[in-house]
Amino acid sequence: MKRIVVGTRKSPLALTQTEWVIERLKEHHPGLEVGMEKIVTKGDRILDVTLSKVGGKGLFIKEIEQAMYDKQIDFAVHSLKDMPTEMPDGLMLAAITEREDPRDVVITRNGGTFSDLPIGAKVGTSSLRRAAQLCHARPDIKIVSVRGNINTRLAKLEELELDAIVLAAAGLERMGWADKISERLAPELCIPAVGQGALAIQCRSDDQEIREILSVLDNEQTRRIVTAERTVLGQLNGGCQIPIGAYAETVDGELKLTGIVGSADGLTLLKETATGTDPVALGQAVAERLIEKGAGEILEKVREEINQ
Ligand SMILES: NCc1[nH]cc(CCC(=O)O)c1CC(=O)O
Repeated sequence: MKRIVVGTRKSPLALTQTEWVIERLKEHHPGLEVGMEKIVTKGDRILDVTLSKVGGKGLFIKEIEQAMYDKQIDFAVHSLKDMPTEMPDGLMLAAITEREDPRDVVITRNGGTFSDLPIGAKVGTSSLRRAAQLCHARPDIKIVSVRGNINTRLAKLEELELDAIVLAAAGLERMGWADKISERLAPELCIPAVGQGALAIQCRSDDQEIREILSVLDNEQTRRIVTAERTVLGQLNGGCQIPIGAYAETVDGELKLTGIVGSADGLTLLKETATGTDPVALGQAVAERLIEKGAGEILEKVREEINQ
């Protein structure tokens, strides 16, 4: 009997995701035993600061990657959207799982939709990407920063007397809380985070046996889609703390990719869409067009503000 060890953050969502992965692995590999190592990351420790100000890419994954180097764990389960586009030497994504609903959602206090929110409504999110797009659609709303895991943020809806909070559909669904969703936001209104809704299964590149075990989790279609999205992010040198979004889907056998770059106040919002078959070429094309429109200057300004 083979025993392998997975590393995970210990937030309720991370644990739920990791347990889901363990179940799938056991289905495919009868007799396999999977131990779980819970690891606290910098992103989990620093909860009192807006995410974009904590700084640094890979806030939620560095300690877990170190545990893989140290062979305390054999592989790790992450939310793909928390993964920087560059992979550290010696590590790889052995699998990208089938994507859940990639959309953002609003949970409103009165159960209404986003467009029903009263003038000047207080909306909780610490994502600059969400803030930029929602303020662009509704310049009157006030963004309130809310950090912490899903449970904490749900509680803040009441505690801070917010009118709405914005979360990822996938996280709520995995937790069994889809019934709390007031509205799933169409990508036309809010382009999701790169890779949102997919899980990244990471291991050491030289560990052939683990790679083979994990390969059953890979979904080819999702990999193509998120490769296009992640190419945009990589070309714009972004991380999850920067107002960048990209969303790809398959339309008539082709990939359709939309990328956005915004200023945090929503005053500027650049958006470009293109279709194609090669995910990397498509991602590059969309990024290039965004840069032509001035994405570089917007992002530079945002980075300066963050570093103040
Ligand atoms: N930023 C934290 C985070 N990382 C992944 C998810 C949701 C699950 C996913 O996108 O796969 C969330 C919570 C959220 O944004 O609401």
